[in-house]
Amino acid sequence: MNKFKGNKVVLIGNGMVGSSYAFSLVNQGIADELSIIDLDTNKVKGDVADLNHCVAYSPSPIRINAGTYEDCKDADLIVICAGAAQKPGETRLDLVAKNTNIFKGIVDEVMKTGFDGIFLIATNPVDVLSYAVMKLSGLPKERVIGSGTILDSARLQYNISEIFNVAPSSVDANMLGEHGDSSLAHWSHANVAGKSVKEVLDNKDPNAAEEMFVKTRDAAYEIIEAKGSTYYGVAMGLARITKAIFSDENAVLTVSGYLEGEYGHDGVYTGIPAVINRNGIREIIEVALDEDEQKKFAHSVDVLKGFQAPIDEIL
Ligand SMILES: NC(=O)C1=CN([C@@H]2O[C@H](COP(=O)(O)OP(=O)(O)OC[C@H]3O[C@@H](n4cnc5c(N)ncnc54)[C@H](O)[C@@H]3O)[C@@H](O)[C@H]2O)C=CC1
Ligand SMILES: CC(=O)C(=O)O
Repeated sequence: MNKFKGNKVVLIGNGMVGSSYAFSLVNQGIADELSIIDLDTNKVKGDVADLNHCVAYSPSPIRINAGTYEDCKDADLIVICAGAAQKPGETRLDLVAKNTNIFKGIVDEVMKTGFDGIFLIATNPVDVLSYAVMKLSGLPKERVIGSGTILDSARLQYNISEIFNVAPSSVDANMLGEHGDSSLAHWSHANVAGKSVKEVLDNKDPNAAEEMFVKTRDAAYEIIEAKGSTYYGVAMGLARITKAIFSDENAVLTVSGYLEGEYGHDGVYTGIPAVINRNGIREIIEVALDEDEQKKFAHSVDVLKGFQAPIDEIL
């Protein structure tokens, strides 16, 4: 039986990230209907045909079509990957104004249809744009989720797994804060089967933890330099969040959620661990941060608030 029956996704933005996400959905048998919207309707047409040719080998049936905004009306989940991506040398925060303006048009079209489901945002700067979508849509905060640091956490888990020679899925470690330059590694919590990652790294070399953090934080720049953009990692992260929503999993994932007092901060979207289920973000989990982590988290929140302020003017 397909336990995802009745779960419809509308994907807006079918570029490198969006189309990689669409492939992940089909490949993993998540969702039973997928409508794809993009300004480049020819690329959508081609991808829809190509993806439909995967369905014979997908774990469960899925209907895929070239969509219009009318498809949002009865959608359960709208995933936005539309907008400009970073060019070599650009930071994620350089994209604020460009992508906020694109989002104004998109969210307006979606909400006109009467859409009443969950938004999942990937476009950068993802924390700031998640805030914009909450404001533009008027939907409750738990139904606007940013991919946040889900990708950064996967990168950290991979880097740790290489040192410990264990599967990345066996590493319990998160990146928190901005999906971007002010992110932080939650070292005081990071462990493999209860063994502190930080202690193991410190015993190897006092600089090892900092070096691993920098490698994790700057991974996107290296990939963009090498091949122009990053897409597979975030696509898998988005698929993981989609699965947690559609299977009502109550899975703990690091996403971008709206803080209202949690961690002592207010009025900002940022990367934190949260429980994800059919209703979106069931709750934000407040994990203990040591003094240094609290300072870094507060700095990241300040950076994000600085970029949220102009958004209020654009909206
Ligand atoms: N959150 C994360 O972890 C990550 C986020 N990203 C971000 O995802 C976004 C997309 O990146 P890519 O797919 O590489 O870019 P891309 O340039 O390949 O695709 C963007 C797509 O958006 C479409 N688009 C633009 N305006 C639109 C509109 N008004 N309506 C519908 N479609 C529209 C374009 O036609 C294009 O197909 C970027 O902002 C990038 O920075 C990328 C990697 C990781
Ligand atoms: C581009 C981007 O946000 C990333 O790969 O982390």
